[in-house]
Amino acid sequence: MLEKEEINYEKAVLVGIVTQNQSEEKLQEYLDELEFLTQTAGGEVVKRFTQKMDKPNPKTFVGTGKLEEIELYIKEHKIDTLIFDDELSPAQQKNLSRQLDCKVLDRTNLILDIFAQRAQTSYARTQVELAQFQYLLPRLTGMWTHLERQRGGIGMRGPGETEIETDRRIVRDRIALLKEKIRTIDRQMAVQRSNRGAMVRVALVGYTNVGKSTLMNALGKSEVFVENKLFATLDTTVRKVVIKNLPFLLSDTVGFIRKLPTQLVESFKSTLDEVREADLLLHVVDISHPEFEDHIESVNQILKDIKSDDKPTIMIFNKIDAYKADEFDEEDLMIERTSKHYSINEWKNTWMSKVGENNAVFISATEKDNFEELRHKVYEAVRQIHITRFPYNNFLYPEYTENDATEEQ
Ligand SMILES: Nc1nc2c(ncn2[C@@H]2O[C@H](COP(=O)(O)OP(=O)(O)OP(=O)(O)O)[C@@H](O)[C@H]2O)c(=O)[nH]1
Ligand SMILES: [Mg+2]
Repeated sequence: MLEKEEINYEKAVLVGIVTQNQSEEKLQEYLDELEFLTQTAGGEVVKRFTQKMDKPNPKTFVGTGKLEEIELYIKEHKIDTLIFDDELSPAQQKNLSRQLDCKVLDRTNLILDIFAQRAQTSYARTQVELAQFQYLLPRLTGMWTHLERQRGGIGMRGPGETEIETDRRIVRDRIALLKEKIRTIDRQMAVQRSNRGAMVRVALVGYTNVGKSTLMNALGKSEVFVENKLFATLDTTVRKVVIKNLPFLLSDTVGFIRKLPTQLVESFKSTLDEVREADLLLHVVDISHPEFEDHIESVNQILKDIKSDDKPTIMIFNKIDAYKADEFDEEDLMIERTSKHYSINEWKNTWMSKVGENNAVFISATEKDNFEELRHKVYEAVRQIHITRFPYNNFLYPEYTENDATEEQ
């Protein structure tokens, strides 16, 4: 739409709440992630405000006292941006913007902003633009009043209702237009996909920043943009990969994240079609991340949402080179041994018994550790799919043997 919001090197303050279903610890994890998102968008976090409450205040999200505290801090430290971890309702956003002398964003805003910065192709840009407009539509009133106030309009009056209505109509028209544009591209992409013929289709899925593109590069010998930032990849890349004369298509897609804005899931529908139409999923996990099990759950939830949770899946636990267990002191009776103290081997046992030995593999994509095992497992899974589809082809693809593993490609 609308240019991406410039929030480069802005001083930002984060706000989150502790509730019955969100513990203090969970909140800090979410805020860590929000801070990473803020950095990715080009901001610098200087403070976090948290509050315990049963449920968010419907008018201002946080309570009155907390809001005053935040207001004071913003004034004193010349803060540019206030970022809430949860999605604000249009009313909350309106009230907060009125009261505070800085930009008020929420997690959805921030993710949309990063997507806008990163969208490379016209298709990705169209998808992001659609998501932005859908986010904007119910918030128009508040934004206009806010603009009026900044322009120094009389009192706090917004534009007349008619003006807001006209504006809504413009936005709605634009949304319809973008949807049409996306539908056209979707049709083209569906045709392209159907032209790919009979090759087995494999999709890399996983939380953002886990190493999907790195793995794509390592397996497919291609160059896909890799970066230690969130959402490095927005567009789907598809490569033909051959493991021991067995060819298949491998696609790299947008990473998932907790509290992924629904508008985004919807507008990235066709990017996710690649996942939906895949025969096999490679679910990549960053095992060096302290919350990797949470990430697995979020990814599984999104897979469920897009009805792709019943596909054959290999869990790829990546970054074993960076994995560090918490130290455990046997002598210390106060500390109970938990999964935080697990060695990689214990994780292996846990997950292999959970999903089956053939469906989990522990690797390092950068160090290429255990790549042989990875290739083997992917080969077998692809071969299985291939021979159920083309039984007469069975003899073409013998079982994987290690000795001639290096001659492929
Ligand atoms: N230590 C370590 N770092 C890794 C490994 N694999 C990937 N990385 C790093 O993790 C970061 C993210 O890698 P990407 O490949 O961009 O991750 P992605 O899953 O494609 O991320 P998005 O596209 O943002 O969803 C980069 O800095 C990589 O260098 C690994 O095996 N070990
Ligand atoms: Mg990527």
